[in-house]
Amino acid sequence: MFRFTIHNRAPVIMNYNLNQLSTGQEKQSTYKALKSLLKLISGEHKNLWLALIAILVNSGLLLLGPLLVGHTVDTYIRTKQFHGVLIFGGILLVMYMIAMVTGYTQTRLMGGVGQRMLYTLRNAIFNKLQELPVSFFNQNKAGDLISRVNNDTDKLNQFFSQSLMQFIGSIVTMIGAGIFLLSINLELGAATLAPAVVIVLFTVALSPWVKRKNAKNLKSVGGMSAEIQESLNNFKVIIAFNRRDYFRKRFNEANTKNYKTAIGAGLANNIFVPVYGLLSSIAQLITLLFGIYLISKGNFTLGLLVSYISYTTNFYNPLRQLAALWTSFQVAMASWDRISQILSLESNLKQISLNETATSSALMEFKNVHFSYDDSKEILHNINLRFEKGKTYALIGPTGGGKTTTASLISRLYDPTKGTVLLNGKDIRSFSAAERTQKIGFILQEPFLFTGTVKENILYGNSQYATVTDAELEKIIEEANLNALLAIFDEGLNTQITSGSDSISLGQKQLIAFMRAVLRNPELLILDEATANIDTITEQLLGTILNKLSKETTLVIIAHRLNTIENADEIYFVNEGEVQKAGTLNDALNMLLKGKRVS
Ligand SMILES: Nc1ncnc2c1ncn2[C@@H]1O[C@H](COP(=O)(O)OP(=O)(O)OP(=O)(O)O)[C@@H](O)[C@H]1O
Repeated sequence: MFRFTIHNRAPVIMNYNLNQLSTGQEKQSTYKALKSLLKLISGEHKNLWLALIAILVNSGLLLLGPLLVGHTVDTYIRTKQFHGVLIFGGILLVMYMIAMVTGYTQTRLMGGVGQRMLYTLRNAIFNKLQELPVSFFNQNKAGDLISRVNNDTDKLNQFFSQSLMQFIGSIVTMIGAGIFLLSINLELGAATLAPAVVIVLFTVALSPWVKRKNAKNLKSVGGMSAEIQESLNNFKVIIAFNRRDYFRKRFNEANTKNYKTAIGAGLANNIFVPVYGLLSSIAQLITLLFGIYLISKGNFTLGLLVSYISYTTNFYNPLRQLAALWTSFQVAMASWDRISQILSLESNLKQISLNETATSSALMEFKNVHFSYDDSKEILHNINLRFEKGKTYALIGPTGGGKTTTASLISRLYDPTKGTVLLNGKDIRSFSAAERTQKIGFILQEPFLFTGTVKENILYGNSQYATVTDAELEKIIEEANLNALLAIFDEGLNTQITSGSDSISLGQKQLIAFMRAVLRNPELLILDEATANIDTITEQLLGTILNKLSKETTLVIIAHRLNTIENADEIYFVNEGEVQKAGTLNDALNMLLKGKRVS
């Protein structure tokens, strides 16, 4: 298992890398995997029972057929009573028609079960992805995750909707045929079934290898999907730097890997079919020769041999089908392993109940905070900070010094590896996500907008104004002094935005993120290089808006341009993971000039 514990005081660094976790998880037993998988269809009792009854009736009817044929041969054909043959022919026809209806019924029922399972599963994974912390997304590629949500769930669906009942049907038919074979003649039955024992041993021995080959292939599909996603996300840089060849090469490598693993999986998946086929044919040969021998000795009848050969076919044909079904089962199990890896993850940023009384009068306080993104390097070392209500703080420092990391800890995108962050005097971990995001607003360096209108984007996650009309919102915007910003958009609140497209500029995106954050009226507002792409006039306008914010609002401004922080009450210099008070703007400038920069 992967490392995961929530300690009250010392959260550990989480390993969320799914491709690293997989090595430890591959050993999950098929039985355990199957048990957890069946929980997904636990609400489908009625349909499963109906499908099971349909398949039992279907198999029962198919099993009865050879017995009737044998009886007809011995009783009517040998005595030339052809009216009996016609009657039994009619009975058989009706039986086969009922078998067709039951076959169709189970296919329909299981198709529905499979699709509903797929639906539930995709929702479950997507909801889990929404719960997981930033570290998870830092450590995994989006393309691989998309492949798990789409491709792996589909493999499971294929097994459930197409193969599961066929699987059960084949087993039922085989058991029935096996019983008939042994009860008609024990010796002949044992000889006929001997090759099946070899098949079972062969299957048990090879299944883990087949599953491993399929797991490797699914992993490479995820890797290829990650390559596609990365090049699509960065197509402008690729074109600008003429790196097409480099990405072509990378994609080709991923594609080659996928090709090789697909061939490996295909080989493994097809190994059962010819072996099952050969052993089935050997079994039929044994039946025929041994049966003729028994007839010659007078211990068997021709009718019984006809029935017997039919039962041998009834036993070995489903066994042949099982070869393909077993492969589909192994693929489904490998997919399920990859899906359950995501479902079994827990966020390390859960709310914890501490029942503490406030231990600080500051709005936000860092007490001996240390932080690392991973095991390799500590990024923040023993930080002590206090942010009082209504004051403005600036974080300045060289690139890579730790400003954004400090801001991320303020808004609990991560927990400290050591030490405590206090909000309103209490451990920040004791607040629910809703309480915390209500209190703390964060304008990111690279604002993200969703596909929709400006209105939808500025009201994103704002339950207070969720139902306001355009006119009401315009009034609210005016009261918050944001109307000059809205005026920049040609169609105002209804200006259409497409996520990831260039329909609006980076500066305009920052303005929307700014309006989004201000309208939430947070107690603490963090601006991480939030005006870096905005012209000087608009930047001054933002300054005025910030000055007019409630006297209670605390501002934390991260900026490289010092003119944006001239009104700060306190300036902190963040360098090489250490934070110190910088004093006046001039002192800050000197520190910046002298400060050690990242090389
Ligand atoms: N997700 C991450 N995983 C691992 N290391 C990271 C991650 N994000 C930042 N770092 C590292 O943490 C250090 C501090 O980065 P941070 O982004 O906090 O600096 P910064 O002062 O905000 O820089 P800038 O002015 O360029 O925004 C850097 O060495 C950076 O490489």
